[in-house]
This record gives sequence, C-alpha cells and structure tokens, in this order.
Amino acid sequence: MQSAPFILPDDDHNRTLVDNVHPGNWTNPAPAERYNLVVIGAGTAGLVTAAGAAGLGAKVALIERHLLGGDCLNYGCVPSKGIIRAARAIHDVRTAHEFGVDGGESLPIDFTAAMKRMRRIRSEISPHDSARRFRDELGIDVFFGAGSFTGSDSVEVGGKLLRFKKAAICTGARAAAPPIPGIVEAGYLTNETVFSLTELPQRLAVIGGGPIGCEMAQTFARLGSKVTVLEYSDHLLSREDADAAEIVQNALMDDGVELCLRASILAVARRDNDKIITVEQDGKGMELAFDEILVGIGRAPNMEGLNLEAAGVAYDPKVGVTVNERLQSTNPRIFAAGDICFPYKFTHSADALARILIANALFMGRQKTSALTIPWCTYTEPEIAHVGMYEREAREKGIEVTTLTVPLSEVDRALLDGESEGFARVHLRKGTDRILGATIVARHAGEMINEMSLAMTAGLGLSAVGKTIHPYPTQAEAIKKLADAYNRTRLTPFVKKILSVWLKWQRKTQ
Ligand SMILES: Cc1cc2nc3c(=O)[nH]c(=O)nc-3n(C[C@H](O)[C@H](O)[C@H](O)COP(=O)(O)OP(=O)(O)OC[C@H]3O[C@@H](n4cnc5c(N)ncnc54)[C@H](O)[C@@H]3O)c2cc1C
Ligand SMILES: NC(=O)c1ccc[n+]([C@@H]2O[C@H](COP(=O)([O-])OP(=O)(O)OC[C@H]3O[C@@H](n4cnc5c(N)ncnc54)[C@H](O)[C@@H]3O)[C@@H](O)[C@H]2O)c1
Repeated sequence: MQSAPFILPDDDHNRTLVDNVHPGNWTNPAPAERYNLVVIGAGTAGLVTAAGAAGLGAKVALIERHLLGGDCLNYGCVPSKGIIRAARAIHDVRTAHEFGVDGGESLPIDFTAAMKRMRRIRSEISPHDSARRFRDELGIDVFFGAGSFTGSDSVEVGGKLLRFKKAAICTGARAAAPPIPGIVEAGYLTNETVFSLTELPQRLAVIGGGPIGCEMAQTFARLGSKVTVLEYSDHLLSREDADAAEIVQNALMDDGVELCLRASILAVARRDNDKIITVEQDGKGMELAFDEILVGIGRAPNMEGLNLEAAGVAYDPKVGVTVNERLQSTNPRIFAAGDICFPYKFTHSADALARILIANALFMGRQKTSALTIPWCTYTEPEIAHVGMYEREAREKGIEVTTLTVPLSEVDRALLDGESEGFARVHLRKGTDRILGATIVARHAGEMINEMSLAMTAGLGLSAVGKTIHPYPTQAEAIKKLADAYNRTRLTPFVKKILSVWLKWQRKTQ
C-alpha cells in the first residue's frame, strides 16, 4: 500500500482531488502475464490512450508516478481557467459603470475565495480521472509509481515487472527551469505551485510572455497584484499573429500589467522579504523588487528515470521522445503521445494523438499526425484563437495568400457587448476560397474558431461558411462577414459590368 501525495493547501477540496487521482490506500495489482498495451503517464494522453484501448478490448496497464489527470486537471488548464473566470468576474464588476452599474470599482476582492472556488471545481471534475473509475469501470490495471523500461518489451514499476506487446510513453512535460543565476535559491513559482497560493502576492514578476505568462499576468493583475511581465522578445505572444498579439498586449496594459520587453534577466537574489531581479533592457541595467516570481518560459520533457536506452527509444533531451508521423518511436513496439513528443502542447492535441496511437499501435493503423487540424486558444481577455497557417508560414512555403480581416467594431453584437476590440482573419489560397488558416481575437474566440476548424477539417471552403446562416446578432457573424468579403473579391469589374448590363436590360423588359 502506498502513501498518498498531498496538494497544498491541504483542505477538503484538495483531499477529495487526491483521493480520486492518487488514493492513499491504493494497492498496485498483480501484473497480468502480458499486456496488449502498457501506458506510462496518466495525463490526458495516457488516460485517453488507456481508456480507448481498454474500451476496445485490450488488456491495459496504466502507470502514474504522481496524479492521474496530469497537468491539465491538476496544474494546468483546469485550475488556470478556474481563476481566469474569477478574474473575468472582477473585471466585469470593475467596468460595470459603463452599463449603469455604479460602485463596482471599490468592491473588495477575496483572493482566498476565488482560489477556493477553483479548488472546489477541480475536485468536482476529478472523479472523471479517478483511479477507481479506471480500475473498476474501465478494467484497467492502475499502478502508482515511476515507470522505467527494463528492456524492449518490459517496464518496471514499484518492484513489479510488466511485459507488453506495445507500450505508450505519455509522460508529458514540466516547466523548463530558468537558466538564471540565483533564482533557485531565491525561490520561484511554476504552474505546479502557483495554484496552491492562498494569499495574493502584492508584487508579482512573470518571467515569459507566452500563453502561461499572459494568462496568469492578466489574471493576477485583475485579482489585485502589481504584475510585471519580463519577456525577452520585443512583444508578448510572439508566435501569434502580430496584430492579434498587439491587441492582447494592450489589454494587459489596460489591466495595469507592466511590461519589461527585450528583457535579459541577469540574476535573482533575495533581499529580506524581497526577490530582486536584475535585468538589462536595451543596454540599461535595473533592479526590480517582487514578492513572488512566476516562471513560464516553455516546457521540458519528462524523461528522467524512463531508461529509454534500455528500450532502444531515441530522444532529444530538449524536445522529448523521437517519433515518426505515426507516433512510433525507434522501438517499433513503443509509441508516444502528448507533450512528451509533440510540439503543439495542448490537451486537445494530446487527446487527438492518443486516438491515433491506439489505431496505429493496436490495429495496424496508418494514421498520421500531419493530417490533423489543430486549433488553439490563449484564454486572455480578449482570447486569441488560431487554426492552420499563419500568413508568414504560408509565404515561407511559397504559397500565395489572400488575407481578409473583419474588425469586431463592424459586428453589431460585439458593439452591443462592449467587446469590439478584436477581429476575425482568414488566410485563403490566392484565387480560391480554400482556408489555409484563421485567427480570431474576441472575448470568446475559443468558441468561435471551431467553425473555421470544422471547415478546414471537412475541406469546406469559405463559400460554404458564407452559405451558412448565422443567428443575428452574434459575434460569430464576423466569420460570415469574412465570407461576404471573399464574395466581394469575386465581383471583378468585368463581372460587375455584365451584371449591370443584365439588370439594365431587365428594366426594359415587361
Ligand atoms: C498553466 C497551464 C495551462 C494550460 N492551459 C491549457 C489550456 O487551456 N488548453 C490546453 O489545451 N492546454 C493547456 N495546457 C497544456 C496541457 O496541460 C498539456 O498539453 C497537457 O496536459 C498534456 O498532456 P500529457 O498527457 O501529454 O502530459 P501531462 O499532463 O504532463 O501528463 C503526464 C503524466 O505523466 C506522469 N509521468 C511522468 N513521468 C512518469 C514516469 N516515469 N512514470 C509514471 N508517470 C510519469 C506525470 O506525473 C504526469 O501525470 C496548459 C498547461 C499549463 C502548464
Ligand atoms: N490556453 C492554452 O492552450 C495554454 C495555456 C498555457 C499553456 N499552454 C501550453 O503550455 C506551453 C508552455 O507555455 P509557456 O508560456 O511556458 O511557454 P512558451 O514557450 O509558449 O512561451 C514562453 C515565453 O517565454 C519567453 N522566454 C523564454 N525564456 C525567457 C527568459 N529567460 N526571460 C524572459 N523571457 C523568456 C519566450 O520568448 C516566450 O515568449 C505552451 O506552448 C502551450 O502549449 C497552453
């Protein structure tokens, strides 16, 4: 029997969570003689792989060293979106005077209550990922402990040897350690510790202006922290469409977030209760004092202890397990899915890869990751959602594009909602209605992008979107307006002239 880990704060909600995703009284089962599939790591990729394979009749073992649910449930999507919601509520109250509600600006914020709500909902979601559900409802052998390969067809966990026909490495990734002198000694938060806070840091430094940095910087600023983002590129969300990133950057500044761009962090030191960051910006050095530092500078693959050499699985220490398009590693019996092997590190891509893995590993499938259309969304306010190619990518590939943009200020519902800062943008293969990519910046861009993803996945052109009736007034009309804009591009002077001639003739006929 194993002792359960605990998540701080050690309250009822976190105890319920842990009781589901790593129960203290758990006894690992006696291993089967041989498994169709041994899955190492029980985040989204591992859980979906294990559940899907077992549902199709496979004998499956699932190994997890910490908490079932992985980053998404415990330290990622779920807790972050929980507190983003609280921050949004506060922002709405603070800005409600525009709608005739006075006094919201001075209402107090209860950070402790906001965090507790997040912990409650996380614990309520956790039964879905529970060890008992996977064992009792899905018939999976769940082993707690670190999995380690002992050969090309066997894994060891907690002193037990598991033999397999196929294995899936789904061990995910964790916050990359910042190569900054003194930061370890001074102490810093990552996504594994920030959601355990029970007191609001008055001054918060966020190192890294990617999705984690931006979502958390805006959230903590709205919750009442004085936030500074230190980012070494010259703007936030540098992978996104530059116009989209600029809108979000301005929104963060409106929320009071200070930006230190082109920042080269030289050192961190502790001085009394302060954490001092020494930073150089445009050749000028300065010292900034904070109560806490949150780091979100990318991810590092979880490979330590897996003993991949023993299994003949090649890897790159920075990138993760090496797989081909069919998710097969250099050992044909061993596959991988999720953050451990894929550049698009999202819960929904981990889920999609798990489905490919099951088909290819167990049923001789030939599915390829390159066939996937993967959207994503950063849940700032406004949100940035994207699918397919960016314009620069298309041009780099030598594809000629037509880019169409509809600002939300031209969409009635966005104006009525007071949410007109944003746009819908589509990139078409020049001379056609074929959608190469799309970016949406809107309060609910993550919901709106699905229409574009569906069109791309189903091979529908923008004209099909244009023929689809969108309810009025909705913000998704921005997408319909993109199609209208495309139709207007087809109205060349020649076509227009023919139509005019026809209509003129019509006026003369009975
Ligand atoms: C703050 C934050 C917010 C995020 N928000 C979103 C979002 O809104 N939307 C979205 O789509 N994505 C989001 N993500 C990304 C998403 O969480 C990940 O892409 C997803 O969790 C990847 O799933 P995975 O199964 O590959 O890996 P993980 O979730 O990391 O799971 C891997 C599991 O393997 C276990 N493990 C590792 N090594 C071993 C071993 N040797 N033996 C046994 N077990 C092992 C780990 O303990 C872990 O439980 C967010 C991430 C973070 C950090
Ligand atoms: N909404 C979502 O889907 C969501 C939310 C959060 C995280 N995620 C996933 O988690 C991944 C990791 O997110 P992330 O934000 O940690 O990584 P990231 O790689 O996306 O962004 C990191 C940022 O940190 C900057 N940076 C790196 N080193 C730095 C340094 N020393 N000083 C200053 N700046 C530095 C980079 O320029 C970059 O802008 C994302 O790529 C995404 O896949 C997704």
